Order: sequence, then C-alpha cells, then structure tokens
Amino acid sequence: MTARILDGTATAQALLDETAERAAKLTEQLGRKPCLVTVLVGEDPASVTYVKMKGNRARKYGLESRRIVLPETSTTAEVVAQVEALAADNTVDGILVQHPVPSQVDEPAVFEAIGAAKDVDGVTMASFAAMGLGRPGFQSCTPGGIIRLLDAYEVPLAGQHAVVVGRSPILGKPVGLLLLERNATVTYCHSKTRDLAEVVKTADIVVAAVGKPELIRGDWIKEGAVVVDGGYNPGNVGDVEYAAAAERASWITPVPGGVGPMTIATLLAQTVDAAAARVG
Ligand SMILES: NC(=O)C1=CN([C@@H]2O[C@H](COP(=O)(O)OP(=O)(O)OC[C@H]3O[C@@H](n4cnc5c(N)ncnc54)[C@H](OP(=O)(O)O)[C@@H]3O)[C@@H](O)[C@H]2O)C=CC1
Ligand SMILES: Nc1nc(=O)c2c([nH]1)NC[C@@H]1CN(c3ccc(C(=O)N[C@@H](CCC(=O)O)C(=O)O)cc3)C=[N+]21
Repeated sequence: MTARILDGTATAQALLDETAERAAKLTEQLGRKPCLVTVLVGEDPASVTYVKMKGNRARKYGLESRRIVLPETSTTAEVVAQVEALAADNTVDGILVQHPVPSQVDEPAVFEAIGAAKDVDGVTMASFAAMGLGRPGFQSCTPGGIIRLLDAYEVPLAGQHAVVVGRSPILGKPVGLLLLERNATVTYCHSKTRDLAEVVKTADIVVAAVGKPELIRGDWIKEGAVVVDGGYNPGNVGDVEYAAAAERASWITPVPGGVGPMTIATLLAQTVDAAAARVG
C-alpha cells in the first residue's frame, strides 16, 4: 500500500479562510481586531521562529498580534505578573506562552495565569479538564489540529486502536484524551515503555509526539494504519521514518505540511472564538 497524504497545509487554509471571515465581522462589532498576544521568555532561536510565524499568520488573516519578549533570566513571579496583566487587559482576547520556558520558571504556574477565558492555546488545567471530560473549552492547539485534520479526511476513529507515543502536557497527553472522547481505544507510550516497537505494531492509528527524529521506524507500521507525525525536529524531520512508513500506511501526515499548519490555524480559530465570547 502507498499512503495517501493528510494535507495539513490545504486543510489549514480552509480553516484560516473561515477564521478571517469571522475576524472581519467581529472587528466591526468590537471596534478593534481580535487580538492574540504571544509571550516568549528568552531567545531560543527555534522558539523565536515559531512565535514570529504565529504572529505573521495572525496578521495575514485579520487578527492583531502583539509579541512580548521577556529576558532569559526572568523569575516565575515576573512572568506570572506579565501574564496576569494581559489576562486583565480588555484589549487582549487570547494569550499564548511559548513552551518551553527557561528551567527556573515554573511553566504550569505561568500557564495558569492565562486563565480559562483567554487560553486559546489550551494549556490551563481548566482546558485540560474540559478536554478530558468532553466539555466545551479550548483545545490544546496541536491535538485539536490533529483531530480536525483526521476529520477533514473522514478517517474513522471510533473503535480504532490509537497508540500515542509521548505524554507531554501540550501534545501527547491531550491528544490521547481527544481520541478517547472520539471512542478510540487509546494506548500511551513514553520513555519507560517496554518494547515500543511491539506496541506500535498493534496500532490502527499512530500519533508520534516525542521529538526524536525518525524514532518510529517504517517497519513498525501495521499495513493500512494511519500515521500522524506530530514531531517537528531541526531540519524539518518528523518523529517517523517517513518514506518507509508511507509504503505501509493508508494515510500519513508529511513534515512539513502536516500537523504544523493545523496547529497555527487552530490557534487563530480559537482566538476568534475567544473574541466572539467577549461580544456575547
Ligand atoms: N507541530 C506542532 O505544532 C508541534 C510540534 N511539537 C513537536 O512534537 C515533538 C514533541 O514535543 P513535546 O510533546 O513538547 O515534547 P516533550 O519533550 O515535552 O515530550 C516528549 C515525550 O516523548 C517521550 N519520549 C522520549 N523519548 C522516548 C522514547 N525513546 N520512547 C518513547 N517515548 C519517548 C517522553 O517520555 P517521558 O514522559 O517518559 O519523559 C515525553 O512524554 C517535538 O518534536 C516538538 O517539536 C510540539 C508541539 C507542537
Ligand atoms: N505553548 C506552545 N504552544 C505551541 O503550539 C507550541 C509551543 N508552545 N512551543 C513550540 C511548538 C512548536 N509549534 C509549531 C507550530 C507550527 C509549526 C509549523 O507550522 N510548521 C510548518 C513549517 C514552517 C516552516 O518551517 O517554514 C509545517 O510543519 O509545515 C511548527 C511547530 C508549536 N508549538
């Protein structure tokens, strides 16, 4: 079998166009554009690039984007104070704190300061609980984008064995929750998993969320399985050995052009949702 492509660029475009239309209508109602603020602590070059990409795309589709950069040496209290100020600012609809923050900063504490109403990146405990309980709320952007992409191609989820490799708070863990909510049978793997290959070989759907280039080998992929590569490593390499996996999979996400564009489109769509909630 040769896999068909889950085209994240094309699917994201449709969502961005719809988001731009909603943003334009809201701009009239609010008297200002829906506004996303990104907070970057430090100057990690990869993070600088992602944050710029998010800001540029926001502006291109009719949102306002502001960027706050705090010094690498910031304390938890300083970052929390900045995020709390944004949470209290009526001209701000959504807040994204770029992960990871420097190690001296308590990242979960900073995420909590965003508050549920402006958590368009889906990183607060309230958003996580809503995902786990199937209640309304903002989804983690990458997991939400992955589900939207699978839905766009009508990939069946109910009853399928989904194996998620990785359990980080912004990607692995929440994507498993969303798949469970859609009635997949979910297995999580992580760094302590014994015999990763054997588990992945039983998957109908594999979600790679590790951050290790080509960790998931092509010959682990069951014939006809669906492969979602959330990995985004330097040099545009995913967590899956792409060419070999594509020979066996029924569907596969490319890197780039798969999960990445869906993440940003979901972020912008949720920012417009947050702005719309303020209009009431
Ligand atoms: N395209 C996008 O929009 C996004 C892409 N990413 C990409 O996704 C990848 C993962 O990111 P993130 O979730 O933040 O990463 P983290 O480093 O936070 O988490 C990595 C996870 O992988 C697990 N892991 C590490 N080594 C192994 C191994 N050998 N076998 C099995 N599991 C292992 C870890 O297990 P343990 O918990 O036991 O330590 C951990 O749960 C990165 O490439 C990142 O760039 C991330 C966010 C958004
Ligand atoms: N709080 C938080 N939320 C995040 O969502 C978050 C984060 N922190 N930290 C870092 C990761 C990384 N990330 C990416 C988003 C889009 C692309 C993307 O669009 N990539 C393009 C390629 C772009 C290019 O390289 O030109 C693609 O895959 O096609 C990549 C990576 C979000 N992250």
